[in-house]
Amino acid sequence: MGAIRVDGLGKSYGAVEAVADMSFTVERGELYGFLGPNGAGKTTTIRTLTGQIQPDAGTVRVLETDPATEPIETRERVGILPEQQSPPSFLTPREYLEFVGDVRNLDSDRVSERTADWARRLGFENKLDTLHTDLSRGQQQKVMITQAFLHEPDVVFIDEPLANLDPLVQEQVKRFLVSYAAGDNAVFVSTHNIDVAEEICTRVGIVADGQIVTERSLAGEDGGGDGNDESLLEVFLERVESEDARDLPSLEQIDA
Ligand SMILES: Nc1ncnc2c1ncn2[C@@H]1O[C@H](COP(=O)(O)OP(=O)(O)OP(=O)(O)O)[C@@H](O)[C@H]1O
Repeated sequence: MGAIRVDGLGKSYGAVEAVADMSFTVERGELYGFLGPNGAGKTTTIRTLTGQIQPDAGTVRVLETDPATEPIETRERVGILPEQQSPPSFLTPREYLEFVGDVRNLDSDRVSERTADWARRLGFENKLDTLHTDLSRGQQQKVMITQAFLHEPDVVFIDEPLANLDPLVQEQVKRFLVSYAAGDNAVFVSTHNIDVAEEICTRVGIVADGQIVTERSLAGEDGGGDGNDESLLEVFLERVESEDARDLPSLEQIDA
C-alpha cells in the first residue's frame, strides 16, 4: 500500500500527449524526486495527483484516495506547493495562513502556533502583517512552504522547493524535507536541480516524454543506495538527451 500510486496514467491536451502510460509508487518515509526536462510531463502528473485535473487513462491514488473524486479528504491529508504560485497579493501572511488553516479544518490556536513556528524557522516573523504584494519573491516562497506544511500532512507535493530562497534558507528547507519524510511521511519533489535531488532524495524517477524512463535509489539518510557509481547527472543526460540535443555542438566545439 503506497502513499502515492500511479498506474498507467495518461493525459493529453488536445493533440499533445503530456503523460503516457506512467506508473510509479512512493511509500511513506520516502523523499521522492521527480526529475525531467522542460515539457516532460511533471506538472501534469502533479496536477492529476492533487486532483486539479482528471486523468484520461489509468488510476492515481494518494493515501488510497482518488484525489479527483475525493478532493476534501485529499486537502486535509495532503500538502501542495504548486509551481510558480504566489500567495494572494491582497492578504498578509497571517491572514492567508488563517484562511488555509480554516480550509484544512485546523483550529485557530494551532494555526497561530504553527504560523509563529514557521515564521521563526524561516525568518519572516517581521513580515507576518505585511501584504504579500510588498514581500520579495523569496519571502513569498517561505509563506508558500508554510501553507504546504501547516496541517502536518502525510503526503506533500512540492514543485521546485528551493526557488528564490537564499542559500541559508535552502539548507534549512533541505534538512526539514529530509526529516519530514523520515517521520513516516511521503515527500514528492519535482525539480530541475539534479544536485539537490542527489543530496536529499531517497529515490528519484527520471521523466521524459510523459513516462518514467528510469528510477534510482539514492543514499538518503540510511546510507543505502543501489550501488551504482554513475552520477545522477550522467544517468539523466543518458536517459533524456533528445535527438535535437545530440545534434547541438558541445561546449568544447564552440570554444574551438
Ligand atoms: N494546458 C495545457 N494545454 C496544452 N498543452 C499543455 C498544457 N499544459 C501542458 N501542456 C503540454 O504538455 C506537455 C507536458 O507539460 P508539463 O507542464 O506537464 O511539463 P513539465 O515536465 O512540468 O515541464 P517544466 O519542467 O517545463 O515545467 C508539454 O508539451 C506542454 O506543452
